[in-house]
Amino acid sequence: MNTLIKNAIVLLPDGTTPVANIAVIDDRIAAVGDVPENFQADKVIDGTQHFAIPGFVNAHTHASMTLLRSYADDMKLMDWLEQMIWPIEAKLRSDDIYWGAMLAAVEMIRSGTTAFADMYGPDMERVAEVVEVSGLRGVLSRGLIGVAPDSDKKLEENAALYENYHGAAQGRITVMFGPHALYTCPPDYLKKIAAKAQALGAEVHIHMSETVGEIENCLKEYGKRPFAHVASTGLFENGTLAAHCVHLDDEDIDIIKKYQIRVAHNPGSNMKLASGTAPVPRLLEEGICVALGTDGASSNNNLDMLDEVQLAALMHKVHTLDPLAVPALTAVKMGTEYGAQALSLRDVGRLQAGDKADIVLFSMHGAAWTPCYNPVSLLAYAAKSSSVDAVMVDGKLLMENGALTTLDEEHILFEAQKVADRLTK
Ligand SMILES: CSC[C@H]1O[C@@H](n2cnc3c(O)ncnc32)[C@H](O)[C@@H]1O
Ligand SMILES: [Zn+2]
Repeated sequence: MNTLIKNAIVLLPDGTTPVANIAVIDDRIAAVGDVPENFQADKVIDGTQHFAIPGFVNAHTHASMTLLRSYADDMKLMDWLEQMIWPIEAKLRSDDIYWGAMLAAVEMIRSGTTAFADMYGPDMERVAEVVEVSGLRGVLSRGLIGVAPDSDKKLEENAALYENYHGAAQGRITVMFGPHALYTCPPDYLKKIAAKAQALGAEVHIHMSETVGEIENCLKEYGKRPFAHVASTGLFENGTLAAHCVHLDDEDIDIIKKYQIRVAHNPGSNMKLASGTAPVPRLLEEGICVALGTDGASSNNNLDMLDEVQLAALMHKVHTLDPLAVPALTAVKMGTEYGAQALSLRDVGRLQAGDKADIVLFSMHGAAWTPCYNPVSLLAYAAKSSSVDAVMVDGKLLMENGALTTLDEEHILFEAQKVADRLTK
């Protein structure tokens, strides 16, 4: 299938925004700008008064937690997890994971996300089904909690997920290992995960250094800060996506650089759980890959990546009193290009010939986009994700003219509400 997007304002990798055409052949961008004269389009999309950007990459979420949106708010992380979230998660069934992830897929596509890194469980196969039918790209990890009696079984489930799904859905699904955090995974368990991941060549997705309490308890229990402690188990050897990374010192940053750990910054969740402000400007200065994530919809409380771009652009300015702390283009790149890097998605995250055709079109018709001196600035500071008009992944339209093409939205809302009613009755 060949698609031609005509006359859009296009965000190029160098940050410029010319009016250009985008030619797509099958799953890849064939050309941006000069489209070959002999290019035959099966479909032409009028991109006039639209801003074309690479799809957002949600670098850290728990998709099925959409079911717990507004269930537990205004609490600190450990109270929220221990008193509210873990007890209700213990009631989740396989179908619940499915409908929660379906609800997440609706929300993600509608707000311009084309890829997401998910850590959850059990039954991540059900999330893989959702990736398959929705057309999204998913990097899936089975969440691993080592203090549970079935921790070895969970590790085997993560290995089976890798063996059965890594590269599935025409390559749109990839799999990582998902140790939840150092405070739920004792060192021997982290070592086992490291060995298994190494044997399979898999990467790791973990929560790191999220709260002051995590650092203090780690120092008390192991005599080391979280990054030094986890590094000593070998977990970082094979490639790591580390969510949060809020409380870091120089030694932590050296370890992040040494292992080329990619950071998923979650500004909305960090603010709502009152966890703190990650040192993002410093991490960027040090050349570390910093992506953006929403975290789950129970700590955010949505999966809208444009919110995270806007929060990242704003919160570091007020925290450092420096208006250049995270400029608009950097925030947009954190939500797109750097997200793709963080998830090890090859040829994703930039609008350039040869890359995957994961493209989002924002309608620029409306007050928030008028007048337009600078489309990147409008995106980072003014736009709403309700102006997303079209979403393409691997050259296939998942949303066109504001309508979802792969999912039955009303049915999904109905089923998700039914699950929530059962969980809370
Ligand atoms: C074992 S599956 C993943 C596990 O993580 C929980 N979770 C959601 N948000 C956070 C967060 O910000 N920090 C730590 N853990 C979090 C989720 O509820 C699942 O139990
Ligand atoms: Zn999380």
